[in-house]
Amino acid sequence: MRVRGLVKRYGQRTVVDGLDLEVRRGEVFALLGPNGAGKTTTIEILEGVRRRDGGEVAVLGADPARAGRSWRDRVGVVGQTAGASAALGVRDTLDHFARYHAVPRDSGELLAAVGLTEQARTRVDRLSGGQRRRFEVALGVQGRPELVFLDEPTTGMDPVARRQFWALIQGLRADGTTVLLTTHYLDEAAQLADRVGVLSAGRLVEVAPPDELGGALRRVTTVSWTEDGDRRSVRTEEPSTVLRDLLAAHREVPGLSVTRPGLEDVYLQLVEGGTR
Ligand SMILES: Nc1ncnc2c1ncn2[C@@H]1O[C@H](COP(=O)(O)OP(=O)(O)OP(=O)(O)O)[C@@H](O)[C@H]1O
Repeated sequence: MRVRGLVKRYGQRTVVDGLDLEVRRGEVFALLGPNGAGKTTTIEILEGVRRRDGGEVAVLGADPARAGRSWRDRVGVVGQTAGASAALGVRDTLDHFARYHAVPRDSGELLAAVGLTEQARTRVDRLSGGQRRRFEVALGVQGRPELVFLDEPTTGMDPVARRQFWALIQGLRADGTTVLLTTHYLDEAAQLADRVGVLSAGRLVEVAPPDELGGALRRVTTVSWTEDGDRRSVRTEEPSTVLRDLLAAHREVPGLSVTRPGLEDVYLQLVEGGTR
């Protein structure tokens, strides 16, 4: 998937502002970004359900704005259950939609993968919010798509369901499926994604593997301790030197802590920088 200079405006407002993005085949890519950053807009343009105002987009080798039925069969979209009759049972609905795919995944296996085996006979409109989300994921991957778009797939899921969902995504990845997802959960991005992109005000401010995001920001360690009743701290790229000096100067260093920024700290700094 290749995006160059993507632009989307709503009236006078530019909400996607010259976005460049590359997602490799077989990769799990997570788009992060604050509310309103343009994640959904971007993903919908890539899915071919929203028009763009500028830039070039190639998804599985085709322009989604012009791609036809055979392209659509290769792409899985989660979050759109239009057409799913809510009055039908979960299992019956899956069996119904299986007919639209050349080689559908087995309904029973799909239900197990999203943790809905016990709800197989429940009517779709009686599912809880989180169960409904899992059901949508099942529909999205039913046709064994080469590429799956998931817009905030785990919003509303309980912790157990989220773990189940992660295992499902890891299974898709093992099968070679490319996955583009958006999330507000940084632990989820760290857990699932080969690379994450941080979107802020319609631009990608950084793309990197989750544990490398924020490069230079990451290397700054904070060494803190208590001295004469006051809290002191030093930010440094060489914590061992600071520690050596501290220990040489004091017999004891009460309240000593050494912390490195985690994904969340780095993310917050990137997003603040991006909107400034
Ligand atoms: N149909 C629309 N008409 C006008 N403005 C829109 C429309 N859809 C989205 N926007 C605006 O475009 C901006 C980007 O929205 P988008 O939904 O892409 O953000 P997002 O990153 O997905 O946010 P969230 O994390 O809240 O889902 C927002 O300011 C939003 O208000």
